[in-house]
Amino acid sequence: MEFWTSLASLMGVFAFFQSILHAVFPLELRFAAVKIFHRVFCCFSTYCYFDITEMDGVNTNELYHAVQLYLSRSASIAASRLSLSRGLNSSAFTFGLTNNDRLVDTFRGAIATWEHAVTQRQSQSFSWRPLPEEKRSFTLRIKKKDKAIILPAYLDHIMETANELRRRNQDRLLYTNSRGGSMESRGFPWESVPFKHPSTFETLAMDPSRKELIMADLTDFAEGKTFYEKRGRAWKRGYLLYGPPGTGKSSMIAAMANYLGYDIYDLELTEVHTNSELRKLLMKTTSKSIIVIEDIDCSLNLTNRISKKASPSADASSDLRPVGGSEDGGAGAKTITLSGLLNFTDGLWSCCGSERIFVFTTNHIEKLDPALVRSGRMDMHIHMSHCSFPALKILMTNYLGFDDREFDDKTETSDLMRELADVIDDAEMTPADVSEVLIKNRRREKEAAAGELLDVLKERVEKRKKKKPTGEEMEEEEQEKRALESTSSESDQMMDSCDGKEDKGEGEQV
Ligand SMILES: Nc1ncnc2c1ncn2[C@@H]1O[C@H](COP(=O)(O)OP(=O)(O)OP(=O)(O)O)[C@@H](O)[C@H]1O
Ligand SMILES: [Mg+2]
Repeated sequence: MEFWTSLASLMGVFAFFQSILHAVFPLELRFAAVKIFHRVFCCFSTYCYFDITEMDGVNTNELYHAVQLYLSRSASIAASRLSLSRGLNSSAFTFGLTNNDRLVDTFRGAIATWEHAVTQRQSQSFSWRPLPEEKRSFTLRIKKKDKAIILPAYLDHIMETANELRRRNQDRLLYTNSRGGSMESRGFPWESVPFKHPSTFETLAMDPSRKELIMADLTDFAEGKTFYEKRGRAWKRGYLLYGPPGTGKSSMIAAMANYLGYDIYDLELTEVHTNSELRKLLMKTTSKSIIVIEDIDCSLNLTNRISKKASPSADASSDLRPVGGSEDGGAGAKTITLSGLLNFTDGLWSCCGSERIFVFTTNHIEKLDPALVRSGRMDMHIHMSHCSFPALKILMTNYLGFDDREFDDKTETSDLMRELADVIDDAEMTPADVSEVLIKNRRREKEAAAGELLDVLKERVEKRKKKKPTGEEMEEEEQEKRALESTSSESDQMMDSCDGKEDKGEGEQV
């Protein structure tokens, strides 16, 4: 009882002194005193502190989320009470520090202590966007002597690790610009869905040696950050996939994305109205992505015709400027031009962001403007051809379960295999057509299914023999052959003239 009485009187005395302090010293003076105390404290303290708030004004602070993700790696081991979350399009759970939790990290021998603080937002100041009710921030504490050693390298390390974690945790996305270049409410012109295409290089039917060449090229690209930096080149690469319908161009793009773990931006050129819209779309793509323009010959036909009309004497290189001198006026208004597209892939704007791959596909390489396919613009030209025997072996393994030994000469199936090898080239069937036959027969014995395929192939050969090509078709075929030869000889010349790695891939024919 006595204790409570003395505690009450003590509190009364304290309140009395506090009211005197408040009465005698004005608010400004008290603030100044606190400030001075803080400065003195900072001078004598061996630590320095950095606050990383969730919101930077009305914008979200990217660094806050990066720190959150970065710390989540070790938070699960070190802390006793954690927050758990799962992001949109993410297949993994993320651990986070709760209010006032601390975590110690080391970087280059220096100790960094992180503390998470959550406070209620006092008053909702006016803003166009509603701000979160809670104010969240991380405080980084490091020794003053370590500041020069670990900053800003530590922050770069955090950003890189967080990006890598985000990429690993997050399902990859397939973006499309179905609204053209116009923005949605958050100012983003792309719409996305989770990307779950099952195509891989393993399932892709094409000559294994060419496949390996492409995979090696992709790996070199993905690991080539310093290579590109040192040579002053933008970290990007262009692939042109060409060949008849159903030869696996789209499957190849999906395999590339799955191989590298990149997102895909499927750019629908016919939905884009001006070059500036095209630029905006490019600016809103992220790094580690593949930007795809399918059937480029169909998308650009009209524009080329307009640009030729605008300057009849123009050759391919003079096409490299906006139609009518201005992209938003004259004849070129409301249209994208070849120059706009070339700037998109090649120009200064193409360098915003990094680690990006451009893939164009076409069924008719001969219809493309030479400026678009010239070496250096599309680094690698990949011919997706009719089904060859090495490609057929992959399809038969995938669909019917044949293994490598069964394609050998000395097995029971050797006669069948030899016959298939003899007819497959003359049949000129696409992998898509071959796949259809194999899918239809997949429940049968594999030898019977392969026999059925052989019949289909033979039938095709017979049909092709009977059907004589018309003059027009022959001319078209001739044109296509000439185009193929010219692209291969161009790249051959280039391959002869350069032996450095840097130039190896420019316009390389695969
Ligand atoms: N090289 C291939 N390897 C494995 N499957 C293939 C290959 N080519 C085609 N296919 C099969 O055929 C289907 C169609 O292929 P895909 O869409 O990749 O062809 P494409 O060359 O993009 O055709 P298009 O020119 O009409 O767009 C795919 O679903 C795939 O299963
Ligand atoms: Mg396709």
